[in-house]
Amino acid sequence: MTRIGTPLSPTATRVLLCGCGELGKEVVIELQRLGVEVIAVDRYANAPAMQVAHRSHVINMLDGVALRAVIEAEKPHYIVPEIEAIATATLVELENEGFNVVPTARATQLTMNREGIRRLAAEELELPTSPYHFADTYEDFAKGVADVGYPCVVKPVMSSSGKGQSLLRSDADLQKAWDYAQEGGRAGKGRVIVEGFIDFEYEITLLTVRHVGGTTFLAPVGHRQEKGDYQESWQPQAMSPKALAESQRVAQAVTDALGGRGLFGVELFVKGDQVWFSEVSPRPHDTGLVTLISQDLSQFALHARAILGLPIPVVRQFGPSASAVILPEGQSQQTSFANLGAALSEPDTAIRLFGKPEINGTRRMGVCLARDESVEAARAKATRASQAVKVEF
Ligand SMILES: Nc1ncnc2c1ncn2[C@@H]1O[C@H](COP(=O)(O)OP(=O)(O)OP(=O)(O)O)[C@@H](O)[C@H]1O
Ligand SMILES: NCC(=O)N[C@@H]1O[C@H](COP(=O)([O-])[O-])[C@@H](O)[C@H]1O
Ligand SMILES: [Mg+2]
Repeated sequence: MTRIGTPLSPTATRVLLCGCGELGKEVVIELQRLGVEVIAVDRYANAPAMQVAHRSHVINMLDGVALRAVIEAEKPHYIVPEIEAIATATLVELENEGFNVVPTARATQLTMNREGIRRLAAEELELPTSPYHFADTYEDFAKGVADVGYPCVVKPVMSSSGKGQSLLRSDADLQKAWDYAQEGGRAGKGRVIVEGFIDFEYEITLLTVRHVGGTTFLAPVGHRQEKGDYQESWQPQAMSPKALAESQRVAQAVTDALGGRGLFGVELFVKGDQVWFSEVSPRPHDTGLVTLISQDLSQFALHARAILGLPIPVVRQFGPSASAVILPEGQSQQTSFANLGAALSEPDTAIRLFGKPEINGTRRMGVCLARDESVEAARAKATRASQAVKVEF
């Protein structure tokens, strides 16, 4: 039975969020609506989710000692990871000591490293994936590329949002791809995965919620990526009944194996009726930002409900919807966003500005959302809105 107390009092229900980007910010807003006390933790001050939490701490979350110190001091009822780069071995220890890690400490450990989740999916669960090879040295990497064949994709085993990822078409790309993967890993140099390129027709994120009443699949989210980073997403993605059933089978198998309660983003490649598992986030997914306009309960509201053990009897779809990122390039600590009137001039549009305190290069700073009669019309509208926003540095 779920009971929620008064924030900042001895009865408070406390959630500690590890990672405070745009996805965490929306999770915090949903938790705040339910009267939960939220403590936000990330590596830099004034991160988006910190701006809406009760209080925050700035630590290196890959430092297990620092992470444990914050958690022992705050004694949260739920620890909610928002990014992969966390000292997950410490989360495993804390879970063994009685803390509740969302969805489970093992899920965060397996998905922090591409090797963990890939071996689970392909070797234990025997789900279809691209062919793959892990390598620690340039020589072994070159051998892996030769085994997998061209074209192929290389990624650091610990990275996200396409950092360190390249597509290789011939031997001429080997050195550059290796060097970039060594720079792009979030935990420094190290192991890479070489994956055979899947010539998919489209790719989806199957948002899947494990909650007190069972597992619910949301309508498939289609998306377009550039250099491994999401540019736009839409819902629903049209799929053949067979491809949808196979996608749900794969998502059920992976989320059951990871366990716990919460929302998962299961990334799948689709061609005809064929489906390949790519990876999974045991937390809300960037492409799922579209659910802020497409559903009565967004992926963030669903995550909050699932974590707290609240029921999810139904999720209502509002119709074809899309999201388009605001992804400027520049350098500033006082970015401003102009021409918002034009961006929001069309009916059924919305915007989220994340409030990130700094930009240094290319960074996702916001997202535009739209609904329309068809997915095509919603995509075009969201993109028009995002292009109308003028970013000033
Ligand atoms: N084996 C592959 N074959 C074809 N395309 C691929 C392959 N691997 C990755 N991609 C493309 O690159 C995108 C990003 O890959 P992936 O999801 O593994 O990276 P990531 O860094 O974990 O990104 P994120 O953290 O945003 O999910 C995929 O969504 C897909 O468009
Ligand atoms: N694909 C993963 C993803 O979208 N994660 C989201 O981006 C933030 C980091 O943004 P930053 O790199 O701009 O700090 C993360 O905190 C999370 O919200
Ligand atoms: Mg991905």
